[in-house]
Amino acid sequence: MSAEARFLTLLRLLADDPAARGLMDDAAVLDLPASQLVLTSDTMVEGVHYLPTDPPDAVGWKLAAVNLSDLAAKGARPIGCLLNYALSGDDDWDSGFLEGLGEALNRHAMPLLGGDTVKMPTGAPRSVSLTAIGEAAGAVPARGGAQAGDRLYVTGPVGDAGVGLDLARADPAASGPLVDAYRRPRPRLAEGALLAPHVSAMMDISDGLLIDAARMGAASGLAVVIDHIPLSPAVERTRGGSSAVMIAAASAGDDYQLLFAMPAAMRPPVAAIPVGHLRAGGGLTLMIDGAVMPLPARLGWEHG
Ligand SMILES: Nc1ncnc2c1ncn2[C@@H]1O[C@H](COP(=O)(O)OP(=O)(O)OP(=O)(O)O)[C@@H](O)[C@H]1O
Ligand SMILES: Cc1ncc(C[n+]2csc(CCOP(=O)(O)O)c2C)c(N)n1
Ligand SMILES: [Mg+2]
Ligand SMILES: [Mg+2]
Ligand SMILES: [Mg+2]
Repeated sequence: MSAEARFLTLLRLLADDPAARGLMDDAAVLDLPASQLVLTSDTMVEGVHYLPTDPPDAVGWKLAAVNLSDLAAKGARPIGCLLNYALSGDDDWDSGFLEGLGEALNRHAMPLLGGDTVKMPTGAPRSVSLTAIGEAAGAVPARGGAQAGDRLYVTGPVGDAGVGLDLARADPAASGPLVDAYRRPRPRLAEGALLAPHVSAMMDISDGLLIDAARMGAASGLAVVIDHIPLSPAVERTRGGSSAVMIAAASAGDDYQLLFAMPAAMRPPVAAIPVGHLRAGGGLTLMIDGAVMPLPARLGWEHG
């Protein structure tokens, strides 16, 4: 068992309240008399989740966006958030960060309610953390609710952010839609709210389509077949549309598209691209152009 798996096993012993959903979902869901509270927290570490050369406003935007994306995955409306911040010793960086954070909070109507500030020893890599609180009116979809025979969909193409990261790594001044997809992801809140009452399972894609689809299958006790990896025109123009490009796109992560399962007889109420289906059994099968492909050694990100 890896150190991380051991740590999570011990954590689960501390999290036996049903609201924690076994620490196996995108967010915790607390039943209230009239609605449900949805709680989620994500951290970003310099060099792991963003490049040291990324502009600070992009880091602030992205910290809010990745948390909003987990609310979107549960169909929740943001209520507010708590920020845990380590001062970086560079005032310009800190104010740039707040500018981007504020922009994302305003755009998505998520007020800052509190948090904590600490100072890191000089030279330590930056780490920023945010806890988002949302509210869901109806049933909150789980990762693990998919049924055998369900179709699997994404709300848009995958892999833009992965190419954007490569471009930003090669040239910190790079710009354009692919770099924007990596630095300023857009949480699919409206889509999540429209989908939530109809899906049998839903999650956001943060670690990569392949690994996140495999997680949905495992949580649902089913086998997953991915038979289509949708690429954007921008990725096809930059990288082409070979199966190697598709597999890279499906394991790059940082997409923040929603991945959801729905009975084959239903039509998704938002624009969505079919990517596969779920069936009895276990494991992940990848098909490209109708042919079963060997799975790549790495399906996506497992905590950096
Ligand atoms: N240190 C921790 N303490 C308590 N719960 C945790 C901890 N780390 C993860 N979890 C819980 O594990 C579950 C899955 O978290 P995870 O971070 O893998 O999901 P995610 O946010 O959807 O993915 P990503 O972090 O890639 O965006 C959630 O219920 C989360 O609250
Ligand atoms: C500099 C840099 N290198 C790589 C990536 C890609 N990346 C790293 S961790 C992760 C998934 C979420 O992690 P976790 O599961 O720990 O929350 C992704 C998509 C990045 N964003 N920045
Ligand atoms: Mg998630
Ligand atoms: Mg997380
Ligand atoms: Mg997340």
